[in-house]
Amino acid sequence: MLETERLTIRFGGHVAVDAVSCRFVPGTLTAIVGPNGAGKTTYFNLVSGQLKATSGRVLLDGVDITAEPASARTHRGLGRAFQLTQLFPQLSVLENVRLAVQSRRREGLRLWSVWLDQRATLERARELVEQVALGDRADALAASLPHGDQRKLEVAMLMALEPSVYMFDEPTAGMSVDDVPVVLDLIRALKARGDKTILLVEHKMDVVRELADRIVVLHNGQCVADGRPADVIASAVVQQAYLGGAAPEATPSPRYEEPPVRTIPAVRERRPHDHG
Ligand SMILES: Nc1ncnc2c1ncn2[C@@H]1O[C@H](COP(=O)(O)OP(=O)(O)OP(=O)(O)O)[C@@H](O)[C@H]1O
Repeated sequence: MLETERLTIRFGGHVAVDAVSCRFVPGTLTAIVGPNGAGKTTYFNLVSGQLKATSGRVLLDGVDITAEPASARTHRGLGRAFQLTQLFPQLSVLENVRLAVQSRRREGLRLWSVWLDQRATLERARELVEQVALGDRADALAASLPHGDQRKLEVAMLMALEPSVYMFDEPTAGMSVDDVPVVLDLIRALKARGDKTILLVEHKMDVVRELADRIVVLHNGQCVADGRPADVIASAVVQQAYLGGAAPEATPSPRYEEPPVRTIPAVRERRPHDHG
């Protein structure tokens, strides 16, 4: 279980993520949606450890990991899709994935077990490269791949780490129509396993509708709705956040006060004195 408690970050006077409290349980895919600048990527950065919270906590299986660096969180099973900058551009697709598999496995000290381990590592890397439909490019340099293939490589490397929590930030952005189904199928397959906690930042609402078990809506850094997809999409708060650009007024409609959609009643336009 991944949890954030009143997670907050300020950049100067701007509160980019504002006291966001959410729980993400295994076997559930949660889509995090919201207009541009809502704080989705910043929230991801706080959860994965790329940014340090101003206040609030991040808990993984009950352990407070707020002070831990990103690498320690990865070690604990928090997996965020590799950024392009983390790929080795001058290594091949297969070599990149092999390194990711290797970082997950422990090699024995005896030569025999090292050899066996390397063989298993390479087999697993090949399997992952096939799964993301890069089999015919296994020997191509990562740097030479078109954008869509690089993103598929990122997903293969993430899967190589076998995390318990998968964090995807717009995984199909910039992909060709042929590549999109490959990545969505992989996410579907992860979801079908039923034991992974999956967080997905996604702008494409058709993808969200199909994949999400739950939707969290961020607006101006605040969590303004959290619940079942049909209820959240139908709620006034979402309609306003997406269509109006302005946050809804303080009094929420009775519809979204009822469970299972949780909304934050104090959602309103920010004023300068709100955050010091
Ligand atoms: N390092 C930073 N310094 C100052 N402001 C920042 C920084 N990072 C993000 N912000 C601001 O925080 C807010 C939230 O940005 P963020 O990128 O998290 O939004 P988003 O919901 O992911 O948007 P998009 O959908 O466009 O990717 C924005 O106003 C952004 O300008």
